[in-house]
Amino acid sequence: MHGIEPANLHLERQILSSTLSQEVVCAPPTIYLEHVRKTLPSSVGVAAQNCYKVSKGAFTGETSPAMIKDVGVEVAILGHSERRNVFGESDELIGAKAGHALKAGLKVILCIGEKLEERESGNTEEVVFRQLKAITDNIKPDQWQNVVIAYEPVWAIGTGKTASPAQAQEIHVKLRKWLNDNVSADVAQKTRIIYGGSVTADNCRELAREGDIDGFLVGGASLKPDFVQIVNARQ
Ligand SMILES: O=C(CO)COP(=O)(O)O
Repeated sequence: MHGIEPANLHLERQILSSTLSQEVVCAPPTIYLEHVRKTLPSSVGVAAQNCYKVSKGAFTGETSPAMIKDVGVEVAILGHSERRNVFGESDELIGAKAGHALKAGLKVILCIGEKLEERESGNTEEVVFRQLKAITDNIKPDQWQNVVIAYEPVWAIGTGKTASPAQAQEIHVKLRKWLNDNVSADVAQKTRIIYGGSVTADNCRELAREGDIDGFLVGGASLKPDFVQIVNARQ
């Protein structure tokens, strides 16, 4: 539930006055989606932080992909670690949400990542492959162009502990190999795998140098003027 803070006014001016070299997508809380879509130029994408798995029905409090599209928004983040770990969303539910969002015409940023105890007990691969499988089972071959995978180790989100570039690259390579072996070589090669978890202006360049890190999912640092440096990490 990241808020919109005063620092963002400064950020907005910087982003709007610079020529964007990368795709930038802003994901405000649901209640601000329409305002943000109307305020930002079309060169900046807007994403919902979550959406539900069906188009209509008695699901008080939920937002369907159709409603998100109604306000001109074209992307949804699904499976964020807080959805999984605070709100108890299962792999199965996240897979169903991904399948429905894609069918409804949204692009999706699908988050996966292990908890600290899972990493420490040597289960990182098992966890992220299981999460990835639950998602990929719901994606049709022609929908992959609308999918971005976000690897976000839970222990690195909002903690100030970033995965080292080598740690992140190692998992990204494994995820790509999994896609190669279980989906297709084409999907493995073309799907963007972005990294999230305490990305800052200080560590973004080093992370961006890794060959399999195709972008970032940024929380705290996106609320600061430094965010512009993260957008330009590859330059
Ligand atoms: O996933 C994230 C935000 O939702 C990452 O957050 P931080 O960049 O603050 O670690």
